[in-house]
Amino acid sequence: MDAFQDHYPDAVAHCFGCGRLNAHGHQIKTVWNGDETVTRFTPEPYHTAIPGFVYGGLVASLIDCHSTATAAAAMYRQDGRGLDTLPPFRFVTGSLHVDYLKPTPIDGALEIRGRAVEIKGRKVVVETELRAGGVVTARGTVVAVQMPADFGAAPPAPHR
Ligand SMILES: CCCCCCCCCCCC(=O)SCCNC(=O)CCNC(=O)[C@H](O)C(C)(C)COP(=O)(O)OP(=O)(O)OC[C@H]1O[C@@H](n2cnc3c(N)ncnc32)[C@H](O)[C@@H]1OP(=O)(O)O
Repeated sequence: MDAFQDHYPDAVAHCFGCGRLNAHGHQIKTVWNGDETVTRFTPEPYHTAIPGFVYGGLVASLIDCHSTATAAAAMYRQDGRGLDTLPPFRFVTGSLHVDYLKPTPIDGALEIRGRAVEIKGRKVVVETELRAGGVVTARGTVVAVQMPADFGAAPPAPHR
């Protein structure tokens, strides 16, 4: 089954967490499972915080990009549209809150599950859990906001 991220237009497929065109990124893949969305990701040894356990920034990053993908998919589903139909729904993170409930073991696949709990205008609130070995080790809430047309339109000033 195609993942949500497989349908991101090239112009927004460079994200470190979810862009399929970012060779150095996580390239997460998210799909529907009923009313929930699911991402599976296997950490590498270099994702270590304390030996044996996953770096919290990775956990946050997985929750973040899983949730923005969930927001887009939920909007397409609400509109009864396919993921590859135009215009695309593009979401960025307005707010990311993560509770680290237990250390996350690094050996083995992580499962991230989320659901859109509120859709209002350009905003989608997504609640997400991350499990290792079936145990919830982190829980997140993301406020995802539809990307404004001028997001990123102004190029940064060159370094001097
Ligand atoms: C298919 C292709 C996919 C392609 C997608 C590929 C991209 C993947 C992105 C991965 C995730 C990232 O890392 S994204 C990069 C990190 N994020 C960013 O850089 C975003 C920087 N921030 C911004 O540009 C802006 O602040 C925005 C866009 C988030 C919001 O500004 P805005 O557009 O003016 O929106 P605004 O009218 O103020 O708010 C709209 C609604 O959202 C709520 N809201 C806004 N910000 C927040 C906030 N921080 N916390 C709570 N709620 C908030 C408001 O209360 C309001 O709700 P109500 O009053 O209507 O209820």
